[in-house]
Amino acid sequence: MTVFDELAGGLVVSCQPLPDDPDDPMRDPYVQARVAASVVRGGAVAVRANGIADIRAIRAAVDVPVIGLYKHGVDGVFITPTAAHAVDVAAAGAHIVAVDATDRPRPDGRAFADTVRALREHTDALILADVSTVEEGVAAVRAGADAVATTLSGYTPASPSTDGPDLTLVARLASALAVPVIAEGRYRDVGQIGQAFRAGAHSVVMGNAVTSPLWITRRLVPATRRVAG
Ligand SMILES: CC(=O)N[C@H](C=O)[C@@H](O)[C@H](O)[C@H](O)COP(=O)(O)O
Repeated sequence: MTVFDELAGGLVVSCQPLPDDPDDPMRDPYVQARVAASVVRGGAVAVRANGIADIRAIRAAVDVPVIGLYKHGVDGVFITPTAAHAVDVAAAGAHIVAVDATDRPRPDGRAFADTVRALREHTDALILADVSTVEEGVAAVRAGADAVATTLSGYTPASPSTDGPDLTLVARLASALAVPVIAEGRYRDVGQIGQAFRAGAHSVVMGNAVTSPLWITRRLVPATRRVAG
């Protein structure tokens, strides 16, 4: 029995401000903690959160597992890019640490396996490998990841760029691996959640479609007669 068993068959909600808008008014640990409490009240089995302050605030506000990450920079490997970031995320209270496990150079020149080693040595946290291809998922599990997520499909040169989620990657990872496969990235509706579970997902993560009024409104406004400038 691991923390991942608590996520089985459930919806995980990613409670993060919009990464590409530094002025997102939701960029506030208190606000993100209230959002997290709301989604848990609605039935979310876990929460995904970025940054030390948000992880701490959310840990204090909810009693479900927290998947923590540390976004550093915007290009290349930016999700928990180094072992030091990963250990800080665990120290902030994350039960699971999400780490970029793509096949791209990391800012400190080290390997994903070094982050796995550091987390095992210094923390009890489980390790979620954020990947963009099947090959990366297989390599991440060989390096010691406890689970993999499709988070980075669509955001690396090696993966297809699509409007919707990468359900093919969910299916391919689920048949290649014995660890939980988490479906994440551009899930927007109930139908896509069902498709992910049928493809073999252990759980599904939804982010902006649930937790970002800014993102949701920006999608709706172009359909109105008075388009905001
Ligand atoms: C690529 C990247 O940086 N993904 C991040 C991962 O933590 C977040 O910015 C995403 O918003 C979230 O994971 C899921 O959100 P959505 O369900 O809106 O795709």
